Amino acid sequence: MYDTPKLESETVTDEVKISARGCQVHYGDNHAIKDVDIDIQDKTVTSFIGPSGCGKSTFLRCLNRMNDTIDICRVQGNITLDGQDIYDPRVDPVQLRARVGMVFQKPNPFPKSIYDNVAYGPKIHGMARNKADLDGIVEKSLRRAAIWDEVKDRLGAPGTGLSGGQQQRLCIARAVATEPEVLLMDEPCSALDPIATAQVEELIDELRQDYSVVIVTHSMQQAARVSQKTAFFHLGNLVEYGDTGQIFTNPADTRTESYITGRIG
Ligand SMILES: Nc1ncnc2c1ncn2[C@@H]1O[C@H](COP(=O)(O)OP(=O)(O)OP(=O)(O)O)[C@@H](O)[C@H]1O
Repeated sequence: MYDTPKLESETVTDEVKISARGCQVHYGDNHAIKDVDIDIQDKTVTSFIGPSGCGKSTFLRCLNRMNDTIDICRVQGNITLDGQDIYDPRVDPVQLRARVGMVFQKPNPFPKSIYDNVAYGPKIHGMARNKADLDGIVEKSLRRAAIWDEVKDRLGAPGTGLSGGQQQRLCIARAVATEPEVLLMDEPCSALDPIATAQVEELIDELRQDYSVVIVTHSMQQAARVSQKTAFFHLGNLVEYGDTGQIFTNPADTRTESYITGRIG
C-alpha cells in the first residue's frame, strides 16, 4: 500500500531482546492494555501503530517501567529483557532505564548546557573515570546522534537554545550516552519539520546497527520507511504484528486493513 522505499529493508537478526506475555495495564478502571504478547527483536526497528488512545504509548512505557511513575497505573503480566523479568523487585528501575533508554515526543533537554545534558547519565552511572573519559563519551554520543558538527563549538551553551530538531537529536545523544541496549521513541518526530524528521529517521536506521529500537508513530509512511517490524494496536489489543512490508501490503486482520487504508483512526 505504501511503496516508500525503506532506508534498509532486511532484518539483521531474529534474536529476541524484549518479550511480553499476558501484559495487562489498568489506569484505575480503564483497561488500557489487554493481554499483549510480543517478542521484540534485537537490532531491529519495531513500529507501534494504531488509532489515538489504543495504548501504544502505554505499552511502550511498560518496556522500561516508566508507568511506575504514574500512581493509578497497574501493570500485570511478564516482560523480560534478555530473558530477565524487568518487574522483578530486585531490578532497579533507574538501572533498567539506562539499558532501555527513552526519547519523548516533545524534545525535553534539561535546563543545562549541551555538554551537561549528555554527561548527566554517564556521570550518575559512574561510566567515566575522569574528565577526559567523560569528554569522550559526550563527543561520541553527539556524533552518534548526528549533531556533533552543529554544537562542537558551543558545548557550554544551554541545550534549550537549540532548534527543535537539534534539541531532539540532543535528547537522542543523551539517551545513547548511557549505552542502552534498547531505545524507546514515543513519536520522536511529531514536533519536527520535514528536514529534521528526515535526519532523525536516518539516525534511527543507523542506531539499529547496535540497538533494538521501538518507535511509536502516527505516521504510517514513517513506520514503512524506518521499521522492519510493525505492531498494530486497537482498543488496547495487539491485533497484528509482523514484517512491516506484510502489515502494509497484506494485513491478515480486517481491523489492520481498515486502519492502514484510513477507514478507522
Ligand atoms: N497517565 C495516564 N493516566 C490515566 N489514563 C491514561 C494515562 N495515559 C494514558 N491513559 C489512558 O490509556 C489509554 C491509552 O492511552 P495511550 O496514551 O497509551 O494511547 P496511544 O495509542 O499512545 O494514544 P495517542 O496516539 O493519542 O498518543 C487511553 O484510554 C488513555 O486515556
